Amino acid sequence: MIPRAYRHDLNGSRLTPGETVVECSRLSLGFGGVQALDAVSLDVVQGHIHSVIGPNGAGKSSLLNCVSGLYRPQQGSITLHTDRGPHELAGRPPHRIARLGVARSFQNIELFSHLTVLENLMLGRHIHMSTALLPALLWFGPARRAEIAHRELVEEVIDLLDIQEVRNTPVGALAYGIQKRTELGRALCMQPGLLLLDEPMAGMNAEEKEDMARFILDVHELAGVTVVLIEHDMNVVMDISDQVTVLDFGRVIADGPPAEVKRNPDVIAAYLGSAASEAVEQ
Ligand SMILES: Nc1ncnc2c1ncn2[C@@H]1O[C@H](COP(=O)(O)OP(=O)(O)OP(=O)(O)O)[C@@H](O)[C@H]1O
Repeated sequence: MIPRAYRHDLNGSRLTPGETVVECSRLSLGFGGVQALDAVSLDVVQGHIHSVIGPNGAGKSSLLNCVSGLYRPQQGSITLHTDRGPHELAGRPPHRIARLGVARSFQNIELFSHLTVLENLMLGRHIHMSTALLPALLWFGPARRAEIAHRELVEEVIDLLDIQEVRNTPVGALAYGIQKRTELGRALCMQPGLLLLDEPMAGMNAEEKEDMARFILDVHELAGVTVVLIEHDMNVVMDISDQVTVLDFGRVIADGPPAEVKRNPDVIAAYLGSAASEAVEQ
């Protein structure tokens, strides 16, 4: 358990657990002859860890890219629900989607390697920084108070993710697993209403994976943040997910709680193979 109470609410969504945060409806996206997404529909529920799995090229990253605005689906809609009402995301630019509370991490680390952990996390706050230029430059009044508040929140994220010891180390000098944790931290500093994690454990050894899974669970349990997770490691997915959607060739072939999905014959046949048989046997 985390040793102290946190002052800042890291969850940017005010929806009640169980309400739908994001609804993808019949999303289609093609690249030339490749149909990356073919009428994909799925709902993500507030308070869930919702994993999206499937073989290489199944369309997982394309789906996340549509939700975060990097790709524009050719058909379908993506509705984000907030306490200010529904927002259509399809076709919106990424920075506007981020402002609505959607944060993401990438398959390849996207941090400023020459900046420290603390500086990278402060960059995650910039979306909430609106102080006028002059006070900011002169460092008085509201600018100073705002900076202190941002620093406090960042310190809480550092504490939650247990990266105190490296807070002043340039990210480029850190072990891969800590860099990935810093990336998670930066997304969390945005106080997201929805956190999209694209293979946060890719390239990690078993110990680093275990650590990362624990931190994702902490983020979820302690901060209540809704997470959409792309992950290849079946054991991790089955352990930590509330809901699992399986994609194959751009189509949804299964969607449900992990225990149900891992017994689905289509999933076993199309994707999981021996890995699923082992998981089912456990
Ligand atoms: N920008 C792009 N240009 C052309 N083709 C693309 C682009 N992005 C994705 N694709 C293609 O769309 C299909 C789905 O790719 P996507 O990266 O979404 O799959 P994935 O399930 O995330 O795979 P992986 O597990 O390997 O990351 C693939 O055939 C891929 O080559």
